[in-house]
Amino acid sequence: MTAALDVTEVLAGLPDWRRADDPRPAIARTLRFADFNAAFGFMTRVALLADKVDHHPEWSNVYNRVEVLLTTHDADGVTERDVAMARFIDAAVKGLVE
Ligand SMILES: C[C@H](O)[C@H](O)[C@H]1CNC2=NC(N)=NC(=O)C2=N1
Repeated sequence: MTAALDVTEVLAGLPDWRRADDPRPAIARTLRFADFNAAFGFMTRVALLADKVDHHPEWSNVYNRVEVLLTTHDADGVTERDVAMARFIDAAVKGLVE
């Protein structure tokens, strides 16, 4: 199991992410795409990775908006697995969101 990291330190390296409004230690990012097709295409790409690495985002989608929350349930905190997922998401949305 990976150890929980300090959320403030994690956020220092992820400028597009914020502390989640959640009782658990977690990070969040809101993404706005051109339309539903772009949003769902993004979710599909992330879902394929999540399944492969067995680490799953908590998220919701309304039309072109996707709310993502990352935390590691097994560690009760934010770990390197969340940082890796956040970096993958940041790369996947580059040029697709403002
Ligand atoms: C049994 C399975 O490997 C675990 O429940 C995995 C699945 N996906 C997971 N996803 C997230 N975000 N945190 C976890 O701790 C986690 N654990």
